[in-house]
Amino acid sequence: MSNILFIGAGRMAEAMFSRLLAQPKRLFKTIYISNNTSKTHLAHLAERYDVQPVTNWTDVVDDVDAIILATPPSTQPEQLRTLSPLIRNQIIITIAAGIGPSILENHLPEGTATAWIMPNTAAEIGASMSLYTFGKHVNASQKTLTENILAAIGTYEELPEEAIHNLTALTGSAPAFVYEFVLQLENAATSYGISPTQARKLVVAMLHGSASLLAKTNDPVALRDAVTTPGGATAAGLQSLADHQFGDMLTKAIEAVNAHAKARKN
Ligand SMILES: NC(=O)C1=CN([C@@H]2O[C@H](COP(=O)(O)OP(=O)(O)OC[C@H]3O[C@@H](n4cnc5c(N)ncnc54)[C@H](OP(=O)(O)O)[C@@H]3O)[C@@H](O)[C@H]2O)C=CC1
Ligand SMILES: O=C(O)[C@@H]1CCC=N1
Repeated sequence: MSNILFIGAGRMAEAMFSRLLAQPKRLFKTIYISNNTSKTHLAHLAERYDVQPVTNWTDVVDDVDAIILATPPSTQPEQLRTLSPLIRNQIIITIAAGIGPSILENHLPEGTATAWIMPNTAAEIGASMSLYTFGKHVNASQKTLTENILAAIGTYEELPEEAIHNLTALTGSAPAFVYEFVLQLENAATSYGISPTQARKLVVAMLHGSASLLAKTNDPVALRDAVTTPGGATAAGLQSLADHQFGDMLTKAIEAVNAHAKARKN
């Protein structure tokens, strides 16, 4: 069985390794985790999960088959420099916004196996919609290992590197847009005098019902139209959203994420 190393043990790494550990059939013998400064946080994670914290990740590189870079994108070139002389036949997988396999390959010895996974935080419950792509030098068992990780954390779609740059906003960041949408609806609800707890219950249950119906029918147009009674009240609300450029706002938000992520390319 393979061993795996997470460099970076923050929110996204925890969402991923907690799910890897929750699989009925064990995927990895040892999951090593490491971070930059916070040894207390590593110790806390090791108490909570069956992971092996390491102070110097360079000590275990030789013992692992896959290395997941779950650190801020700006720090990854430095980690790749440190990794380069230590690589034998491990696959190097980044989850960083803006860092595809071609960037990894530029920083690593010729022939190194690389992959890019763009997950989201629903990985924690096995419901991430993850995008992924491989570099040029990945063998069949490394592909299987990567796809086992993807399957453990949710649904996955293989796309070209450039598409993942463009869609990072949609699958990686847009969950934050959804939660912001929830908070704004809650603000509207409490402005009519109900408690924050009641507002939370209303909005979360409405969203859950809507998402479940969407998962069942896969037809957002029909579902929107079914709510919109001809000549009724919902149409006025949709018109107000259109008048305030709701579609443009989302497009601009997606473009802003992608511009920021791409600016980190190096
Ligand atoms: N959060 C999300 O929804 C998603 C995040 N990502 C990507 O995941 C990566 C991590 O994001 P996220 O989990 O949100 O960030 P966090 O801030 O929660 O975690 C970052 C982790 O990286 C560690 N770290 C920072 N610098 C170094 C370094 N030089 N060497 C080793 N470890 C280091 C931090 O350690 P310490 O705490 O000790 O500083 C921390 O454990 C990013 O590249 C992001 O683009 C991708 C998809 C979704
Ligand atoms: O905010 C970020 O940069 C990362 C990338 C996708 C989600 N979170």
